[in-house]
Amino acid sequence: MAYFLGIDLGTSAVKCILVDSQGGVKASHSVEYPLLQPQPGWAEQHPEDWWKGTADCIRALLAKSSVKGEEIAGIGLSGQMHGSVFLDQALNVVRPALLWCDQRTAAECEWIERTIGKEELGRLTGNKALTGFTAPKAIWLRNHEPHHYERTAHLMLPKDYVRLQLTGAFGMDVADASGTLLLDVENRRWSPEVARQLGIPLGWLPPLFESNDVAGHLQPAAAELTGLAAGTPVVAGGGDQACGAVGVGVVRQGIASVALGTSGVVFVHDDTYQMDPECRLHSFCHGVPGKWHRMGVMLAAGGSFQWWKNHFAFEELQQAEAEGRDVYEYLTALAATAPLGSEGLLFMPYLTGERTPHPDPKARGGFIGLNMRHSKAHLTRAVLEGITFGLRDSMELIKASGIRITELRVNGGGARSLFWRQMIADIFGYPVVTVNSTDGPAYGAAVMAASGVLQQDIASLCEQWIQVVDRVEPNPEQQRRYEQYYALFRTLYPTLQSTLHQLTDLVSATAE
Ligand SMILES: Nc1ncnc2c1ncn2[C@@H]1O[C@H](COP(=O)(O)OP(=O)(O)O)[C@@H](O)[C@H]1O
Ligand SMILES: O=C(CO)[C@@H](O)[C@H](O)COP(=O)(O)O
Repeated sequence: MAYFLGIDLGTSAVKCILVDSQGGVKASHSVEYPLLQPQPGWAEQHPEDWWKGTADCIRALLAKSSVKGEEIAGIGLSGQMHGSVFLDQALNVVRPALLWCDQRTAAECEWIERTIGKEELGRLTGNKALTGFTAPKAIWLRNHEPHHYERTAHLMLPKDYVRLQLTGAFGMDVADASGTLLLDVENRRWSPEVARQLGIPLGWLPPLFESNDVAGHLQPAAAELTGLAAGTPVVAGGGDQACGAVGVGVVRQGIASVALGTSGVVFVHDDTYQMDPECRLHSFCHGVPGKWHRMGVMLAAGGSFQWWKNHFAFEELQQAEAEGRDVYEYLTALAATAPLGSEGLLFMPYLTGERTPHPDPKARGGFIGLNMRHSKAHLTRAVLEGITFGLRDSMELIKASGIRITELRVNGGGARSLFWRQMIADIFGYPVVTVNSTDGPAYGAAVMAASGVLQQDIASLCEQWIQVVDRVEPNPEQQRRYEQYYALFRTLYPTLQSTLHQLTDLVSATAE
């Protein structure tokens, strides 16, 4: 039997899955690694940890599945997007990578938009300068660590560093490259004009591929470390959002996905290049060759729920541990005991700043409307409702662009909860479906590997392998009541923006 190996290099862990040639998942395994936060708003990881975690994960996966390295017909990589890996001429890591959720580059983003011009930047790249994107990180390095900038000879994204270790070959797919702010997204090539104006050497950037192109073959040293066979083809793969969308079959117009991971993403497929004139949505190349997508990104979706669990769910954690169950199941059950609208309580989910629709590293979260009757159940429900209202903001931008959506496919950890899926159906007003492949980005990466090796297009593989297994319809009465809360939610950020900025500045000033 031939298998395809999908690797998803996430923010908290790497996940590896084996998919057979009918699309069935044979086995999966994951290995965690640390996230460094050396200063408030900073987020870094050691690329060496990614590689060690990936090699350990593949070895453990082969051992637990009893699949031999020689049975793997192809490998695909998905990864957290935007992170900056700086390597020197000898391919040593220059400093830890700055991640997608790192917020330190506000000044660099302003400089980029001043230097190139907002409109011109949109015309050249399809996007605006956002703190999470890669080019501002390179400029931050030049401004703050010139000794590291001088040493740098290669700039790449997280999963491309892992592919380099696997194959010895440089490469990046156009889907992930779209989040660097150095890609001419419309024409699927680097933008020499943007690189020149920003002073970033074009020679730092790897060759570009489509996601299902074979970008290299496993080198002997990596084969020895992982238990895979030398020479195994490795496709370019994609950023985790493009891979996650492929993994749930969002490969044609009309279907949108909502990803409830640490970040939260509303994603639509585009057959032709479509740019949001004000760049409020990201306009990126899709992992499907010759196609594009748009998306709105919330920085702390599942991340807000995780924060709530970490700090305020002691009893639920104890109970879950004692019964060997998932603590989030207890929390969603608790939330379900509170009424819709959490009895007049709203939550702002901007705990790490925000991207869509408020590109603002100084945005912060909050509970608004607390009264003496509110209990933990109300606050828990308000957290889930606030995240979902925030994601609806992205959906509104997508709808305003004229796209007709018939169905939402949910993926990521939050998609496990039926209660949350019903809430999405009611707040968005669309049917919400789940599919048989629950491994999201890792599954999409395996589809890309199979597509490259079997020479079959991604859309037809998705059609064969991915089926809808559950469908939740919006409840008209709940939809109507949520509409009133959503209207109030929309007023919160504009009303509180200045206060939130002053609070953030006050904390920074106190920390200095
Ligand atoms: N059973 C559940 N019900 C609701 N939310 C959940 C559940 N399990 C996980 N989550 C949410 O999903 C998040 C993790 O999603 P995942 O896709 O694994 O994240 P990552 O972005 O790190 O890959 C958690 O932080 C939590 O908010
Ligand atoms: O920044 C983005 C997309 O633009 C994030 O989606 C990251 O790519 C990682 O998110 P998680 O998968 O960890 O939620």
